[in-house]
Amino acid sequence: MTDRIVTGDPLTDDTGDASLRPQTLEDFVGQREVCDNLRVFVTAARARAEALDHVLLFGPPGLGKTTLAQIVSRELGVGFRATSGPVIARAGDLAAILTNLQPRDVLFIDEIHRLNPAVEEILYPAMEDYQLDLIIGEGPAARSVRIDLPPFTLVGATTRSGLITTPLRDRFGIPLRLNFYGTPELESIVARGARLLGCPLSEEGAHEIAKRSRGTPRIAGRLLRRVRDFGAVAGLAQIDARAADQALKRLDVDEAGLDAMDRRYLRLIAEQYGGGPVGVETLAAALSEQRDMIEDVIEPYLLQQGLVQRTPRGRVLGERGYRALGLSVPKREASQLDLLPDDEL
Ligand SMILES: Nc1ncnc2c1ncn2[C@@H]1O[C@H](COP(=O)(O)OP(=O)(O)OP(=O)(O)O)[C@@H](O)[C@H]1O
Ligand SMILES: [Mg+2]
Repeated sequence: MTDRIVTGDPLTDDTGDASLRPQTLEDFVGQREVCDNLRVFVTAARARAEALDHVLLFGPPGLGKTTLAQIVSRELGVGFRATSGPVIARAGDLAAILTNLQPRDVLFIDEIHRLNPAVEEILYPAMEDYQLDLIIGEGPAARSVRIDLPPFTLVGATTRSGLITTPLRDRFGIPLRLNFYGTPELESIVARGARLLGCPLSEEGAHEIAKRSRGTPRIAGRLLRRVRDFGAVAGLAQIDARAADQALKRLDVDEAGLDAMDRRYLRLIAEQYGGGPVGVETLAAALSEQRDMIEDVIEPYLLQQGLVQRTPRGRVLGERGYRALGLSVPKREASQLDLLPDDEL
């Protein structure tokens, strides 16, 4: 798919992302409850000089899972080792990583829902008892060896908690869900970013960027960098709301933070499928996109904002969806609105 500026997924030109990454819980804006809980657990683990219990972070892309994992290791004062589910192809790969950890280190596994089942199996005893059971050799000569591991903290991250197997999920003592950020929180993230980048952004300018960032810090950072470029090229001494608005319009990001892709998705439901219900597979085919992309990247924010609704029979455009497209809201039978609980995110 084309690089959308408002995608929560990382883009290749997200350089400078690292410089905006908060380094401590103190610096981390928003997700109050998650941060408060983490602070308690980290302080307790430090005081006991024990490894922190395993942490599972879940939520849509770009909300700060990787950032929080790094912060946890820093606050614990231990080493940080990062890998991701699809990268660990064989049990031996995981064994090599685990046996190289220092006591109490944090091992971060991104996209943990994509672990190979054979690898996941050997992760269970590693998480529970800090033990690895490996099979060495093949056939009648095969034997199993048990290796003791240093105590460690696994921090797993996933955009889809629904795809994690129950045995794996049950082994995380600290499951934490990240939610979309509110505009005031994004405003302080944008203001902080502007300070770090030396960008002369007014408070109103920060507000303009924040409210169009789809509740996502990664998008806020990206829009900020592009707005800064427009400001620099135009030679502006200060970037106010109007300048930010113009820059964002040129990037095709509308007032609600929706881009061309979101509008195509909404328009498709409105115009081709009479407002729905329509199945996600049908939408994916019509948009020439992967179903996963639609469910992970496009839909979470549209669902959260009530632009679209998930029903047993498929996606239905909400009243706010019609309004976002500038269309009038048609009358609808109540039966179309029996919604499914939104526990898949
Ligand atoms: N609370 C926050 N305050 C300030 N900046 C943040 C915050 N959360 C995330 N960011 C910024 O947003 C960007 C994306 O964060 P991060 O990489 O942690 O997201 P993620 O949840 O791991 O995404 P993915 O699911 O794609 O891996 C980072 O550059 C980080 O600087
Ligand atoms: Mg990440």
